[in-house]
Amino acid sequence: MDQTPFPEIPHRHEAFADGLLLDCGIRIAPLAIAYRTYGTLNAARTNAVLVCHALTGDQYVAEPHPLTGKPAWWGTLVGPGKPVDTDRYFVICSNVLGGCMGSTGPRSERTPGGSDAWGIEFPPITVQDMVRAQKKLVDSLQITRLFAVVGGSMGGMQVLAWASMFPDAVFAAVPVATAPYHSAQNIAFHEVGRQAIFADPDFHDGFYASHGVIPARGLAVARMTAHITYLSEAALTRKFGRRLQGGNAKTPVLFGERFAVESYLEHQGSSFVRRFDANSYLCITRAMDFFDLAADHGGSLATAFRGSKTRFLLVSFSSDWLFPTAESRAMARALNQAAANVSFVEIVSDKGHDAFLLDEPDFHRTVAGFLTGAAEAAGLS
Ligand SMILES: CC(=O)SCCNC(=O)CCNC(=O)[C@H](O)C(C)(C)COP(=O)(O)OP(=O)(O)OC[C@H]1O[C@@H](n2cnc3c(N)ncnc32)[C@H](O)[C@@H]1OP(=O)(O)O
Ligand SMILES: N[C@@H](CCO)C(=O)O
Repeated sequence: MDQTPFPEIPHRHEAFADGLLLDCGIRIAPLAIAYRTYGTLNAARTNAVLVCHALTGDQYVAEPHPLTGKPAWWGTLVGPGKPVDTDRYFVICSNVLGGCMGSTGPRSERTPGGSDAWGIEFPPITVQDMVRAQKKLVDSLQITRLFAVVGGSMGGMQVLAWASMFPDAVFAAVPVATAPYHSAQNIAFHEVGRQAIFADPDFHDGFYASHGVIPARGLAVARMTAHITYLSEAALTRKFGRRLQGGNAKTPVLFGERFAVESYLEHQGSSFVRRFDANSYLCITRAMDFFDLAADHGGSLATAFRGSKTRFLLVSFSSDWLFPTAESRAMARALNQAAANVSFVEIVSDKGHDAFLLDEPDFHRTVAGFLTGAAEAAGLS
């Protein structure tokens, strides 16, 4: 597997010399937040929609990925005439703190102008730290209230954190395929991925950059494991069943003749290492694992949203076993207890967790309808 780190490319970013005080007590400075915008900010600065990306996403929500050339990761949802309509809304999407697409993270220089990157010594971060970094960006754009914050999976965790931390700055919130905490099962899968990275001899205790290599095999195995959790049994059966890759040989073999699903996972793993950094993967999976909104509010999720005027649309997918519908339902109950304005929709789909990234017309109609109603309530023409 290729041991070459993926190239650094210039990303549009905002720099904050004063940095950010992290939940762990460390101030990281300067802070860079790489971002993209789509559409036009209206004169009153009231039509901004912040899109928060998931674990391995990035700011290129509505345009091709600059490294891989693959289509926009949420091009089905965000764009001209799409549910998050860039003809109507000013869409902002930033790479998360800890990421590897231009925002401050393990690949960033430890000191300005230095040649030494943070690497494995990048401080531990939380989802709330990611949100505080985004808030600095939103403030710098002179936007006092976002019309909406939208995101799936870890993006949905950020949406919940936004609504809880900055309720007056969020008119509408759309957390999708997410939960207010990371479950034991999800932490377990993340840990398997991290152990695969640690076990790679090219990991070098996290200092792989100074050895001129990357822990490609470990990172690929981490992605292969994670990718299984993003799909469903039905989706894998439909795509591959027991089909063999490149032939119909009946003789059992240890190596060589392989099932199509194995080849598929191999492809998902090897393409991932060409766009993602292993230390970022460790850092961000850890942030997700520590996310627990109720625990941060004395054990009560309702307390996290008490008094909120934000309009919520919670969306889950029926075959998502990573962030099951039950967790969204519990969240809806807590929001109701807080007397918040909440709608909840379960989309019937057999495509698993990553259904939120796919062409799911019912999901798209739901988001479009909700945003249109919210826009009327917000007085957006
Ligand atoms: C919210 C965010 O921030 S998301 C940003 C991160 N992005 C992602 O996680 C997207 C990556 N995830 C995926 O691609 C997920 O598979 C999905 C579920 C979203 C996409 O699903 P689908 O569109 O159904 O694509 P599918 O899962 O079939 O994968 C297609 C790929 O597998 C490859 N493939 C299919 N069958 C095989 C096989 N037998 N052997 C090898 N490769 C195969 C295809 O060639 C294609 O490769 P490409 O993506 O390099 O073009
Ligand atoms: N497949 C998406 C969602 C995972 O939750 C990603 O890699 O970010």
